[in-house]
Amino acid sequence: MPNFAANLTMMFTEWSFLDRFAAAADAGFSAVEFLFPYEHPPEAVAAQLQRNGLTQALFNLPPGDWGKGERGLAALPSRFSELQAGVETALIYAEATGCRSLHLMAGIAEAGDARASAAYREAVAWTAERVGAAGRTLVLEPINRRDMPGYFLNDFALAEDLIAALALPNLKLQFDIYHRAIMHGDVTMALRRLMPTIGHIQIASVPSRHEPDAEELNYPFLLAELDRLGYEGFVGCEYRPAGATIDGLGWFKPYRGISA
Ligand SMILES: O=C(O)[C@@H](O)C(=O)CO
Ligand SMILES: [Mg+2]
Repeated sequence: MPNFAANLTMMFTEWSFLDRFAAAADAGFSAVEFLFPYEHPPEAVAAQLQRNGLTQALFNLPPGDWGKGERGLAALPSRFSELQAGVETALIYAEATGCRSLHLMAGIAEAGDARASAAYREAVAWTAERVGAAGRTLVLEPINRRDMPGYFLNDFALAEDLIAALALPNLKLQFDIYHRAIMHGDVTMALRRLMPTIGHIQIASVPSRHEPDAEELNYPFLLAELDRLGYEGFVGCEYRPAGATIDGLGWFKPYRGISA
């Protein structure tokens, strides 16, 4: 059975951030993920996890100034020292929360730009080694440019090639099925081919990014396929509920209480 993680950036937003942990646990989740914890002290986040018996599956390294439209620093050559400082901050949160996987966002840059490509490769290698020394996995997530215009890592092949070229044991792919379907389709075959390099998976309906029980994709089939492929990582529920979060959890009922 998949190990689902409620995404607290998108789900349970009827509650304040720190109250979303209890809401997710009450709904039957045993793990959570979110984009960023940095507005809250690490101890406050850790206390919510502990109080509610939750595992922290994933969060993102600091992305630069999100409010000003920044979406990561890795492909921005002039921001490398800021990225390095952000990694140290993230590791403090990872230690406090016991989180094993961190997502490094690439940033807004042209995929064909040689300087951006070189900066990205260097930043990924440095960050993977740094978080690896702290016992953590680094994941890279291709993101579709309809949701994130101008995003550097907008193609699965780019991520696959870099992960293969660097060949670092703790550098993995974050396979967001929603982005994959929008960018390339062929979801099942990609899961089968890429399974050895996948470190984290996320789900949502396509194209609306709602609950995974409507629209284009057959999630009962895809989730069973993850079991058939022996996937043991987390499946992040990174969707915006179509209505109230709790009202949309019908899809989760068959899994509730049996996902580890
Ligand atoms: O898919 C997404 O958007 C997220 O997983 C993320 O990390 C950046 O927004
Ligand atoms: Mg995602």
